[in-house]
Amino acid sequence: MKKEWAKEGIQHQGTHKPCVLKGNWRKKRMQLEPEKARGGGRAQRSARGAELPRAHWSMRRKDAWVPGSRLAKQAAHHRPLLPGQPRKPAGVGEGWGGIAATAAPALRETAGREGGRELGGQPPPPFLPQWAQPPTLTSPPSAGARTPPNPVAPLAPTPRPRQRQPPATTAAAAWLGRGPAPRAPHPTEVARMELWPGIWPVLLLLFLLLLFLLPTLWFCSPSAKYFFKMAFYNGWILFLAVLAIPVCAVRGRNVENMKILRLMLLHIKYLYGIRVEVRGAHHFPPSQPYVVVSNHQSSLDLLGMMEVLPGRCVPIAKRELLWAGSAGLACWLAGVIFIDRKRTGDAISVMSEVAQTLLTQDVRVWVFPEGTRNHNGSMLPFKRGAFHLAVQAQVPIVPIVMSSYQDFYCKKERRFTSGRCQVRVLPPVPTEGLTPDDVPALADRVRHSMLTVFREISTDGRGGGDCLKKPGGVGDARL
Ligand SMILES: CCCCCCCCCCCCCC(=O)SCCNC(=O)CCNC(=O)[C@H](O)C(C)(C)COP(=O)(O)OP(=O)(O)OC[C@H]1O[C@@H](n2cnc3c(N)ncnc32)[C@H](O)[C@@H]1OP(=O)(O)O
Ligand SMILES: CCCCCCCC/C=C\CCCCCCCC(=O)OC[C@@H](O)COP(=O)(O)O
Repeated sequence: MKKEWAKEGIQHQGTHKPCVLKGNWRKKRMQLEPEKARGGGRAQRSARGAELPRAHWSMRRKDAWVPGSRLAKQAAHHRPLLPGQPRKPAGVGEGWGGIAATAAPALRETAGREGGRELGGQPPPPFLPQWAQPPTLTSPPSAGARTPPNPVAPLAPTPRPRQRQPPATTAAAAWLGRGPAPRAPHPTEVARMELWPGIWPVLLLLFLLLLFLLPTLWFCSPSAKYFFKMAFYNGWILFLAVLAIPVCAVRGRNVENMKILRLMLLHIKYLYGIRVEVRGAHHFPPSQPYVVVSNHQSSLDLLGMMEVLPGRCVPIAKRELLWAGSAGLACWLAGVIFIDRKRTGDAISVMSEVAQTLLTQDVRVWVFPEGTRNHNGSMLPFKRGAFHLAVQAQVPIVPIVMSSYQDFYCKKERRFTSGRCQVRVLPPVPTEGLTPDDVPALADRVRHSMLTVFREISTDGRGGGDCLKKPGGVGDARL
């Protein structure tokens, strides 16, 4: 502010904070004396060069602001001149109106000359120090305003009721007291206002419409039912994740948090009427690290997975899941390992790090070796990362097979009903003594055993639905 004043050739008079000497002001003023003697005193001299009276150094004193007081008159006398402002005896045109009246011609001229091109012909707001800017020409400055009180305010003859000024288009217009007159609403606007019933009736109508439409769609269209169920599944997981996050955050990123997620997800099978049957759980090695590999049909795998998830076991997931809102954050807090499938080198190095962690921190890892979801009722060729991992760490592989969902779920047909699913834990496959060269054979062997079981458990019971009869169904799965 001070710099801008200096640019404009305006010297402030000590009416602003920077000039107020706090504390021992006599001593501070004495320190300023030599500068004043050289004639370079900035704060001590008014625009006219006259030494300022003591009142200027103590403008915080309340009496200095009393209109008409001696100090106020002294301050008015030393009011700086604005460019083009004629000299005028103090007392004439005092107060905001007085200042505006004396400075207005010069400022209007400056505004018209310099600001016309910037504001499209409108005079720009003239630069005025804060004390010289009249808030409005019609209303006196409010008592609660943050601008300093005017030292030259006239003795208010009759307090006028406060009037609300219409918003001015430019600061210059506001300063000149020529704000635009309040605009009368156009007749079309009035008509629109009368027709528009308000937002709440419209929302209520929409709500009632939904209330009628959703059950109709639910009962009449299996496809709509499928979409509702899937939407609810994802939404519910996102919601549960929101609840899980603060609980998990207490421990920070920790594999033990996976237990919390597991407990929170266990009930979902009841919501969907899916009976999950677990067999072979005794095959889990009791207390040692291992790598779990399982088939991957859909995001519904989460239900079977949570049913058998061993302690200190974390899944390896695609990196994109990290950005799935609250679910991503919950996964991160539970120690889920994220890999970038587009960068093989990075994914492999992450897997190698995991091999170390398995041993040092006694954790288990759950991998979907197909690398993506597979809806065709078979199993894709296995990627080898999980097997390299097990061989590097020399830990067993525990294959888990989830039976086909096709008797209750088929994405192609948009079918999602209640049903049952079997989760079979197969005996662990040891990897001691194996080398990276043995990985392809190991992966094939494990896949073969899993596919055999998959066919076995998917075709028994109710025998599957329509999807199974299509090419690529369980019956066509190649060993
Ligand atoms: C409440 C809230 C709850 C939220 C939910 C919580 C639960 C969340 C559940 C989330 C569930 C989420 C579920 C999901 O997100 S599933 C999707 C993500 N998971 C996976 O992709 C895992 C399976 N993929 C692999 O294992 C791949 O192999 C990787 C990803 C590693 C590389 O794949 P990529 O396709 O890029 O390459 P490639 O497989 O052709 O391999 C290339 C070459 O590299 C060799 N190689 C590979 N690995 C290693 C190694 N370690 N050391 C040494 N060498 C290695 C390999 O033998 C091959 O060489 P060669 O054999 O051809 O000579
Ligand atoms: C603010 C961002 C909001 C994002 C909303 C994202 C909606 C996601 C909602 C819920 C997340 C549910 C987490 C379920 C975890 C299931 C993991 C899963 O099945 O991932 C698929 C992956 O294996 C293979 O992916 P692709 O088949 O290759 O594709």
